[in-house]
Amino acid sequence: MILSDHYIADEPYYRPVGDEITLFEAAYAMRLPVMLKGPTGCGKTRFIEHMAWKLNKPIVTVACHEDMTASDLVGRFLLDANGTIWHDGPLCLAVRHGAICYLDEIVEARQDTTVVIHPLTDERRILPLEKKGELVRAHAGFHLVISYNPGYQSILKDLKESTKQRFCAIEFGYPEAEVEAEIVAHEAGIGPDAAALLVTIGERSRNLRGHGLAEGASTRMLIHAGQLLKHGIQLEAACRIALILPITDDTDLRGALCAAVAACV
Ligand SMILES: Nc1ncnc2c1ncn2[C@@H]1O[C@H](COP(=O)(O)OP(=O)(O)OP(=O)(O)O)[C@@H](O)[C@H]1O
Repeated sequence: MILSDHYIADEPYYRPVGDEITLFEAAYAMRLPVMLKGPTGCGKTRFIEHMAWKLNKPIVTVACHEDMTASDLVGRFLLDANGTIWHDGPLCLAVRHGAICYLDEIVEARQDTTVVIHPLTDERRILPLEKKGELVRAHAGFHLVISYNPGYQSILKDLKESTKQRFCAIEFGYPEAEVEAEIVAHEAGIGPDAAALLVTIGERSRNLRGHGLAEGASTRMLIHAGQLLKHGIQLEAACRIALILPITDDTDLRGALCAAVAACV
């Protein structure tokens, strides 16, 4: 079966934070395109993998970047021994075979690339393959999902208004402390007290957002620190290499973050 290796066999652990599962299921039922909005490392990718598993759907993920062209998404003619043969791109595969297509960090792609999704996101649900002269009608199961990090956008790099307005948005953030500690404990394989301590440190670093830090430590970073603890690294060293050094080169900020860690020990 085409896309058989795009099914997720084992349940990805996902700890719901609010009503995001119900909202996504409703949007999926109506095939409304969905935008997962939230800062880096807060669980967007894990969520969509969990939903693909829950809905028993294949998922095609594309990490968008600024050199990506419409052909990278849609497909292109390639030369082989028998001449030129059309190869469907990841978006086209998902459209034809009824997969979830997850365009990760779509804002990284140029706006002229992004517009290829427009005819797929309204009631037409079609993908024109201009170079091939074919109009692909989306399979009934096709669902388009994008991720979008609101913090990183500038006027030069943002989605067109006409693209944004085609999506329903589900908002993600770092969960409240108890829930985040549960996630960190599960993912890093550490005890609840150590996880709670890391979450407290994470919250302190997030308080420095806007005071020199673009972002505080994400859930992903707290898990990294937890994994180092699990491996026997001391808390202060684990926090230094997993939570502090990656996010700032500023000596004063590093000092402030190290002091925040020391105050928690
Ligand atoms: N609610 C949650 N349930 C389970 N795991 C979570 C949850 N939130 C975050 N995580 C953990 O945090 C890690 C990072 O999350 P994920 O990769 O989904 O982030 P993201 O929001 O997609 O980030 P990016 O925008 O950088 O791609 C996951 O691998 C998972 O271990």
